[in-house]
Order: sequence, then structure tokens, then C-alpha cells
Amino acid sequence: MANNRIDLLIHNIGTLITMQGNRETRKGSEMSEVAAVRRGAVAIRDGIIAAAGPEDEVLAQIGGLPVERKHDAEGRLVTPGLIDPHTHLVHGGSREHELDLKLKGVSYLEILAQGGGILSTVRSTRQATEEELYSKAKQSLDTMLSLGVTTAEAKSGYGLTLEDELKQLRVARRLNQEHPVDLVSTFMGAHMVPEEYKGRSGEFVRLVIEQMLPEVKRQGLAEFCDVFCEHGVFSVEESEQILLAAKEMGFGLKIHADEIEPMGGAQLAGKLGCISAEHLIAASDEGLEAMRQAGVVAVCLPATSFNLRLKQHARARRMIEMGLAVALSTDYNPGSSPTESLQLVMTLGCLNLGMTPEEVLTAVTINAAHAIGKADTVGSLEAGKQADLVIFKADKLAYLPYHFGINHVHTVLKRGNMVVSDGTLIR
Ligand SMILES: N=CN[C@@H](CCC(=O)O)C(=O)O
Ligand SMILES: [Zn+2]
Repeated sequence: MANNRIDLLIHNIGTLITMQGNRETRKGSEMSEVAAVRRGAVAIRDGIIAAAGPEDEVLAQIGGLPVERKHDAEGRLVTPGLIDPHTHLVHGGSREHELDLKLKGVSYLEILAQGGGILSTVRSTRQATEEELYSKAKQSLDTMLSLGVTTAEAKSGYGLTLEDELKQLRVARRLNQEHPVDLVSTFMGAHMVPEEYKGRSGEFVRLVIEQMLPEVKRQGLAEFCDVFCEHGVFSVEESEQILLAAKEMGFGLKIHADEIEPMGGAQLAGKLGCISAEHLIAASDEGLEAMRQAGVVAVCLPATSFNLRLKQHARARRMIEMGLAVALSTDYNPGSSPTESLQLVMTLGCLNLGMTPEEVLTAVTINAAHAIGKADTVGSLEAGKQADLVIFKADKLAYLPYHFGINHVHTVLKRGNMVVSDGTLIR
């Protein structure tokens, strides 16, 4: 070891899941390889992992270096910090009034066509001040952190004017600076055609391409661009136009694809080389094959299909059999998925998508990190990466998805700092 001390040694870990190994996305059967060790330890210096693995090996690696602080994990389960790669974190208002409509059988797209759904959140977001958006999103981010999430993606897309989109993105930037959770920003001006452009989607697409994308780029407010490619929202052609323009400006690409109707969004993701495609509930085998060939991460959102009461769920088993890399996410938003709980998503990944606990953990750690372009710094516990980890009140991985609807988190470390202790956020 080159440096002369260890700041923190987490020892007496019952099961340590490191996700060490493959530096690429975990595809197909590799999703079961989680690199679990019994009686592990993690040594941390300057917020970075110095060593992680079996306790005796870690102690041998750190040799006689002075250890400033030790933390006894008391035999608990430790995993990399969870990563939520798809959220609509910053928004105004809530939509509990839609529950009644939903119970009466009105579908998500029908509510949207009637001017509700996303459009109702657009109205609330436009009305909200930046400060109001900040404090609401901060509360959600606190909830995510207390549930074990240490990195998340956050999309705009409820402003739909240049100023309101910038307002959402500025809130995400400020949260990234001030909150322990790292945020990766995505511009999603093409989330919906706003009411004032009804029937003039071509003009709105031009506004997104000619004014919004360049300004977001100029201000450095987002790394990725996303489009909602769906019946009654943006067509495959419009989505391609927007994403191609974004690619030319240097944005990474994401797409909400084949969520409800099989539109060919997955094929488009493959064709354009998107970093990820999201939802995919109705994606065809051809679409999935195009994604596989282009190395697009499939981000499945089982809380959304659950909450929309869909009969169909994303075909994660098929994706894994085909050799795709699958990630899981909350899709946290006020309409289709009003939950911050990635732990609930892990349960739904098992029960509704048929994934194993190992596949599910891969999907919310290393593959989720790849889906947002951050796998070089987070997503696994290995020397050189950020010391982001969760100590769970459990001793086996399967216990997390099995005992559902509660928070299993005991302790969270972010860049080596304890940010949740005994289940409580440290302020
Ligand atoms: N499907 C499009 N966008 C979000 C839902 C947004 C909303 O309903 O407010 C999603 O990913 O599910
Ligand atoms: Zn979404």
C-alpha cells in the first residue's frame, strides 16, 4: 500500500457482496456472479476503497498501516450502495386524484389524453418556485438515501418550456452539490407535447432541438437526453430526430421505449447506440436483439407496471436468456411510479419479473451504474472506487427481496462518510 494509513475499516461483515470482476456490464448469466464472500472487510482511505474482500486478505493487504477507525458490521450483509438509474425526481405536486380513475379502469394513456397525467404535473411544476421544487426533491432524495441509494439519475421533463426545463435541471444540479447522493442529470424536454403545442408536435420537436438542447448543453446542465417514444406522445421518427440532434451535441442517449405499445423504440435504441432503453414492457424480440447487439442496457421498471396495474411486465427473463444486461429502477415519478423504494423494486424484480436475488442486486448496482455511465467510480466494491456501501439488517441477500415493504438499511456510507446510522439519516 502506497499511502500510510486507513481511515476506516469495516470488519466482521457476515456476507460481503463486492460485484468485483467484470468491468463491463454484466450480461445474461454473468448477472448471477455477484462475488460474495463470507466474513469480509472493506478498508477505506480518503473516501475511496483501498481494499475489499475476505477479512484476512484485506488485513494482509493493509499490512501494518495504522487504522484510524474501525466499524464492526456485526455479521451483517454489506453490498455496494444502491443505484437508481431512472427517476423523475424533480417535479411539483402529486397525483393521488388519479387513483380513483385508475380504480374505475381508466388507463394511463387515457388519463394523459384527457389532459391529466404528465400534463397535470407539468402545470404544477411550472407553478412551483425553484425553492419549492428543491425542498420537495430533497425530501425524496433523503428517503432514497435512507433506503440505501447512494447514486441516482434525475430527469427533467415536467417543464416543457426552456425556462421551466432549466429550472428543474438547476434544482438537480444544486442537489448534486449539496446532498450526499450523487445525481446524474438527464434532459427530457421531449417527455410530452405541452398543451400549448397540441396538434403541433413538429413545432415542439423543433423547439426542443433548436432551443432547449443547445441551451442545456451550453449551461452544462445534463449529461443525457431522453425521449418518451410512445403512442400519442412522440413517434419513432420524432424520437430519432431529437436523439440524433442530441448525439451530435455530445449528449449520451436514453429512451423510454415500448412501455405500453410496441412502437419499435427498442430497435431505435439499438440503431442509435443509446446507453440504455427504459420500460420495454412491450418490446419485441427483434427490438431486444437490436439492443443486445449494440450493448444497450435494458432498464426495467417493475414498480411502474405494478402501479399501472398492467397485466404484462418487462420480459427480464427473456432479456437475460438473450444475453442482455438488465438494470432495475424505481422510475420514481408522481404518476406511474410514486415510490422512492428501490428495495420494493428488488422484490418486484423477483416476484413479477422472475429474477433471482443475485440478478436483482446486479441490476441495482453495477448494471445500474453502467446505465448512467458511472461504472468507473461506483457500482462495485473494489480498490479505487468510491466507498459507497450499505450495511443491511440482514445476513443473506435473499432476505432483502423476501421480506418486503420495509426498510432493511442499517448503515450507509457515502464516499467513506457515515450518512445513515442505525437506520437514521445523519444530518
Ligand atoms: N412514461 C413516461 N414517463 C414517466 C411517467 C411520468 C408521469 O406519469 O408523470 C415514466 O417513465 O413512467
Ligand atoms: Zn420514466
